[in-house]
Amino acid sequence: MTEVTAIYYFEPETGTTPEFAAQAIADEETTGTWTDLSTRTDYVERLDGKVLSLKPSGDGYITEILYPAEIFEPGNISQYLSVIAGNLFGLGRLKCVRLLDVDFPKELTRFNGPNFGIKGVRKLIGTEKSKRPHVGTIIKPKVGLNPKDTAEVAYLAAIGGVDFIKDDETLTDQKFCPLFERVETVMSRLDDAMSETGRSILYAANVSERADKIVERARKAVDCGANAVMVDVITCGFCAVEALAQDPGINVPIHVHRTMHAAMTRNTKHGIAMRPIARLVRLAGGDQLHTGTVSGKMGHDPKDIIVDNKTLTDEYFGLNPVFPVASGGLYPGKVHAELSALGTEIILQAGGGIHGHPDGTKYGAMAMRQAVDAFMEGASPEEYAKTHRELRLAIEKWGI
Ligand SMILES: O=C(O)[C@H](O)COP(=O)(O)O
Ligand SMILES: [Mg+2]
Repeated sequence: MTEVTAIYYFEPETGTTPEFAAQAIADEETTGTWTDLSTRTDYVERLDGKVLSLKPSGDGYITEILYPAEIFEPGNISQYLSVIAGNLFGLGRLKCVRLLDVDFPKELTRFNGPNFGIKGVRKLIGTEKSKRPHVGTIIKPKVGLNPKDTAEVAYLAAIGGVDFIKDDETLTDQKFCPLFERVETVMSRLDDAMSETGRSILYAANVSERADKIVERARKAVDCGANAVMVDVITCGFCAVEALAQDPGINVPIHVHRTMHAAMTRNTKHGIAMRPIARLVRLAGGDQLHTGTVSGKMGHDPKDIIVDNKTLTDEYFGLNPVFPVASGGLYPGKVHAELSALGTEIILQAGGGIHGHPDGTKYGAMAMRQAVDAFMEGASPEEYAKTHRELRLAIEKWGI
């Protein structure tokens, strides 16, 4: 394939034929507009968008649009998005339209991709051989704790057995918990946990910030000891992920949160599916990306998550695979369902499901790890809970 192809679901407005609507997308995003143009020269014609296919689907139609590769600026993800996911969403002749997937030719995928990816992150944690899923936690309450208490919660989660700790998406550098002080305090307590347990634990500090400052902020977080950084990709942009991944001073994994994504991904008839977002995060260089859970608190079709995760892990122009993250409403009793559906090449994260444990954070973390161990050993969580108190208490509180 040498050109870009994008697949859309759409429903035309009353009085608009599907053929017209599909062509309107192709025109708007390439050389056309709502009328013919006196400025159109012959040599522009090669850049016209084309409708490759159009077929009925549910209440609407699925169309595949070809965009000539030449209209894309290689390496500029913002510009890619302006074409494949630009003005078309507002076209009045369409009732709704959803970008389902996109395929780029090799010349437009010359990105470095994830520096660490699954393999690199597993190496840091020491799970290359065991291949067990990683367990992570989000410090809760998501905002409000001071650096000292944040560090204490991180320490307890770490000695309980988590591999990964992260800030929540709304915690950046507020007065009640200044970022660099938080990083230093958390890392100091994680050092304690690491020497006590002999395990490696990553802490991703949320460095989300304006475009011209995010790299500097991340560098400083790394200087303060952060051994991972986190960025909110939808609010900061794909280029923010890329800027972090490209910076030689930020030699730690990049955890990518997708807060606000549901404004685009949730309506199955309009917006942008998770798959193109996952592809772009991989190109941009995210090492870990939230793609959802099959049994958690966020509403989406579990079938989609399996495909989205494959987008992160299947061969893609030689780029490192991204570690998929299942997060949102998970607790020990749900681990079995998640791993059965999504496989073990995954990071399972629990905030409430760890810090809400009847005996507290340390025991919540132990319960999550026990649930993972049960799965890896082929035991049911109920069976394992008979000999593992922490898991039993979690199941008594939240069920399966
Ligand atoms: O950012 C996340 O993924 C959420 O904060 C998860 O929190 P929860 O496990 O308490 O739902
Ligand atoms: Mg969160």
